[in-house]
Amino acid sequence: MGSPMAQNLIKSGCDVTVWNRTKSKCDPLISLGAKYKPSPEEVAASCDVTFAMLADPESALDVALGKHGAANGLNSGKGYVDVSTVDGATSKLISGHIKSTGASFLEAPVSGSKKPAEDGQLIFLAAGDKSLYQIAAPLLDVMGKSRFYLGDVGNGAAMKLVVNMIMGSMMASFSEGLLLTEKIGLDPKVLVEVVSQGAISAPMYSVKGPSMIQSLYPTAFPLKHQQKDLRLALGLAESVSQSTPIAAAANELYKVAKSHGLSDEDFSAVIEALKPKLQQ
Ligand SMILES: NC(=O)C1=CN([C@@H]2O[C@H](COP(=O)(O)OP(=O)(O)OC[C@H]3O[C@@H](n4cnc5c(N)ncnc54)[C@H](OP(=O)(O)O)[C@@H]3O)[C@@H](O)[C@H]2O)C=CC1
Ligand SMILES: O=CCCC(=O)O
Repeated sequence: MGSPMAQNLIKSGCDVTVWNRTKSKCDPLISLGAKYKPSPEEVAASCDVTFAMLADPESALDVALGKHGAANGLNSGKGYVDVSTVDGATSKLISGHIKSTGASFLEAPVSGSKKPAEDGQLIFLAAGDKSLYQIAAPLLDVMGKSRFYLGDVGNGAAMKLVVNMIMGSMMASFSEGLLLTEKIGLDPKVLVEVVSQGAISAPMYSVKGPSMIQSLYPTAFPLKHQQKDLRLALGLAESVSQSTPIAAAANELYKVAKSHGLSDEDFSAVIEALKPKLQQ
């Protein structure tokens, strides 16, 4: 996700400096004109606004606050925008440390996957320093089609987790439908077409359905991240005593899929967890 987002910033004429744990993944961006720095600290020290797109809470914390983390390079007048999907507590922890340097903080997780990231069509769910939101807005508009400002830090993270909780359950339910259709002798391709014309139509079903029927799962959104988001969403629900039995059941299915080595496949590979060979 970080790579196509940075690519769009470069193409729009921004002066972009990049860092990634695996340096080779920066090479295409460097070829497009990005500068490279060997640590998050040095990126933050050399940029007005630093964006972070990391896998999970642990990596977001490490890159922001660890040794040679971005916080070491920040000071008053700079901004740090974390667009990773994390839980509110993690985001608040990062925010507190970033703000203690004098810099501003915004969380802005995104809805939309690889293709929307490439096309500059992401949806930003921002929260935190309003002044940084306004400064970052033209950059968010390069990478996205819309943005929501949701108030205090934690609200963007929470909204993102709710969206992905719904998505994870939708995909699990769709998987059951595809397999049931096949088992009763109907054509799952027709199911995809029927669904696409009715009230439960969703781009996700039309885009991923045909490849799921062929047991192909080209990765756009890694299954391990969908399970991470369900886990974090369940924690959020528990924190306010909200019952979420559908999401809890879906989470179990993604855990089964992970245990069968499907972590790095697209999250639509969750269907494999419902196939008899994987249930044994
Ligand atoms: N893919 C999607 O469709 C979407 C993903 N998201 C969210 O965006 C984030 C990124 O997703 P995505 O790009 O798909 O994930 P990837 O797994 O492809 O990329 C994860 C990134 O995090 C880095 N990373 C992981 N662990 C560490 C660590 N310990 N220290 C430093 N860097 C680390 C990886 O570095 P390295 O290259 O070295 O492994 C890589 O740059 C996640 O939070 C995900 O939930 C949000 C919307 C859509
Ligand atoms: O977090 C990933 C979201 C994927 C999507 O919105 O299509």
